[in-house]
Amino acid sequence: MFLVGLTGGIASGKSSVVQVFRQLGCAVIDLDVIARHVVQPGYPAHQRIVEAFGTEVLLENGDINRKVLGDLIFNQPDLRQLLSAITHPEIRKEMMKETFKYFLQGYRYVILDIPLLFETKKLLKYMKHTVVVYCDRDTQLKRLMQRNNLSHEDAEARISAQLPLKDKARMAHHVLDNSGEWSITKHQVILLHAELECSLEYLPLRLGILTGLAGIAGLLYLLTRYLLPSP
Ligand SMILES: CC(C)(COP(=O)(O)OP(=O)(O)OC[C@H]1O[C@@H](n2cnc3c(N)ncnc32)[C@H](O)[C@@H]1O)[C@@H](O)C(=O)NCCC(=O)NCCS
Ligand SMILES: Nc1ncnc2c1ncn2[C@@H]1O[C@H](COP(=O)(O)OP(=O)(O)OP(=O)(O)O)[C@@H](O)[C@H]1O
Repeated sequence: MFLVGLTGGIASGKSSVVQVFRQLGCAVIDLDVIARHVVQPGYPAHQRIVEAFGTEVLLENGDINRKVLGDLIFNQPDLRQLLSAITHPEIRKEMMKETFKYFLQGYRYVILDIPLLFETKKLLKYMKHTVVVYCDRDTQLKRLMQRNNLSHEDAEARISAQLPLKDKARMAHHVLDNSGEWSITKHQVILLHAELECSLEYLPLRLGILTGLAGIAGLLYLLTRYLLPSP
């Protein structure tokens, strides 16, 4: 199996692209979904967030108030770092568990939607391919303001909390340009999917594991045949 790291900027279209990969039958792990899961009440990250940020970041039912926490961290880099230090290790643990499940199911590759792939760099070395969902800054700003109902200033703060999308596009193996009509993006996704499906990059790991298993089986055979006393 090999890993494909898909990233982009806030509201550049990652989830929309990932939806197409899912429809095409791909295994996909979305780190934003995991990030929401690990901060639910009862999870260690939830308690640490309350300790670090206070009960002001909670809703009445005990859930994290994402709007309040978002406004805090997107305007203050030190608080952003603090939240990342609490959540990222938990997110990575969950991500590894989900990846392993797909590996056991025999998928040739897994697409990991990792919004901060190039910012944190921690997971970059495991990615055989990197994909950036790009759109120009004006389009990104417009879509973000519209989707999240944000002011121009708040949307700017969220975009500025990440590396510029142009820089990410330069670092990626594949770029999907989502600045225009959705049908154009969808066509690019279908082409990339075809390219990944043809890849034989899953073979080395699979052959390595099969060889390892065959070795263990051979060793067990020799042990039982020659070393154990015969009845
Ligand atoms: C701050 C929070 C509560 C805001 O929640 P909200 O529902 O408004 O946004 P959502 O979770 O859908 O994230 C939307 C996008 O914001 C961007 N984003 C989120 N966290 C960060 C961060 N720490 N730094 C930069 N960008 C970020 C990503 O592009 C992400 O795709 C939430 O994003 C969060 O818990 N962030 C910390 C965990 C994290 O780093 N997630 C990013 C993926 S690992
Ligand atoms: N080509 C497109 N044309 C018009 N609207 C689009 C296009 N692509 C995405 N959108 C819209 O832009 C918004 C952002 O897209 P999406 O949610 O897929 O981005 P994202 O990168 O996953 O965002 P985030 O990670 O910040 O949650 C959504 O409202 C989506 O419907």
